[in-house]
Amino acid sequence: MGILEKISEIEKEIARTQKNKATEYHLGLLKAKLAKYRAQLLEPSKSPAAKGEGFDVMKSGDARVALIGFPSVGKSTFLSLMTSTASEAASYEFTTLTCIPGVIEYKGANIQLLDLPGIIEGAAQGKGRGRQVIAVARTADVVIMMLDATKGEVQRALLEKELESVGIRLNKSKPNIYFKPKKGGGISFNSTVTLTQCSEKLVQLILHEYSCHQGAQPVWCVGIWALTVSTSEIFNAEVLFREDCSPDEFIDVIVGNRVYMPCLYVYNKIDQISMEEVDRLARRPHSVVISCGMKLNLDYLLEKLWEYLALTCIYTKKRGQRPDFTDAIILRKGASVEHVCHRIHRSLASQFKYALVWGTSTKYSPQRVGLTHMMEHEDVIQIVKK
Ligand SMILES: Nc1nc2c(ncn2[C@@H]2O[C@H](COP(=O)(O)OP(=O)(O)OP(=O)(O)O)[C@@H](O)[C@H]2O)c(=O)[nH]1
Ligand SMILES: [K+]
Ligand SMILES: [Mg+2]
Repeated sequence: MGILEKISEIEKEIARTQKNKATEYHLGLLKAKLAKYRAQLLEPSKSPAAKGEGFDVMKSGDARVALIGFPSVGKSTFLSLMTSTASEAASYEFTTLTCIPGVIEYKGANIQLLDLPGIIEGAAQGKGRGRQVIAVARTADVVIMMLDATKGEVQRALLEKELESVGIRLNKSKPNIYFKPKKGGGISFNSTVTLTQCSEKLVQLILHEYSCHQGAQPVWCVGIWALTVSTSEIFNAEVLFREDCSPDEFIDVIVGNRVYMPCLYVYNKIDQISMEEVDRLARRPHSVVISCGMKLNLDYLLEKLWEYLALTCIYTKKRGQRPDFTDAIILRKGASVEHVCHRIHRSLASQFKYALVWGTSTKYSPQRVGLTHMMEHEDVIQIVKK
């Protein structure tokens, strides 16, 4: 049986198994199996299209946004509208066949926007250019899932499933579980909260299910390489739940190559639907309604995009002078003083003595900090050289 058939067998079994206390172990095992086979789908194979390599587009600017959607939902129209790049738009499907980058300039940041070919059901398994598109999506900071407001809700669910099946988790944070495979000592299981979806027994079953099949496939995907090499079986590991996670979330942690991605659902072509329908879509979580054709609500979409990118703006200040609020240094979340130095000048970090920081990242304002100090949005920094 091929992997796809195995996957569909398991999916069918999960669908026909009723979810209750008596079946939770069985379901947990099925899900562990499913995750394993899906991981195999990501394995490199011979043909370039199946390799899961993205289109060759250089990362540039302060952040990257990927446009994902079915054909003809208006992705290229959107790119042409928001950037100075023109991407061909037409009323037939698969107009766009490659990745076309443009730049949105907003609040002093350069945001790289990627127009991509439309994807369809089965994309994750290599249909169309699905794998390449999804590989690009994995490299983005935010995904815009563009939907045709006239087409109902099926597109959204199908696309979510495609992305989900290759380990992209939309608008979810990384499960708060500590997991470390060990050389010996069995499985030590602990939790700091009451667990309602997982138990020690289920966790053990899932770990054993993973380990049993690894011998045959030394490499499934990048994230699990270390696991397969360092421990031929996961009969020894330290597991600590700090959150009431589901079996699926636990599986995500042991598989380890998941991408946790903010996603904005953008319903385009609202010029074609009723006000009531527009109102209903606009109220859905993480959703924005627009019309590229009539240029409706695009400013609001930019505001939302900015919020989802959650970039960190840092202002610099010279000794004895006011901060320069006109020219922010824009960094990704989790940037340190060292990142700020690199942005100002290549050699600055090597001449760095200390920095003074004003803002929410410090206890006192100003506070003297070192290179590893983590910056927060709208901090002001003054760097003192040796
Ligand atoms: N009514 C209406 N039509 C739109 C809107 N935005 C785009 N279109 C039309 O939708 C069609 C498809 O637009 P494209 O931008 O080519 O769509 P795409 O998603 O890039 O399509 P592919 O590259 O084929 O995947 C074109 O005929 C556009 O003119 C809109 O807001 N309203
Ligand atoms: K099109
Ligand atoms: Mg297009």
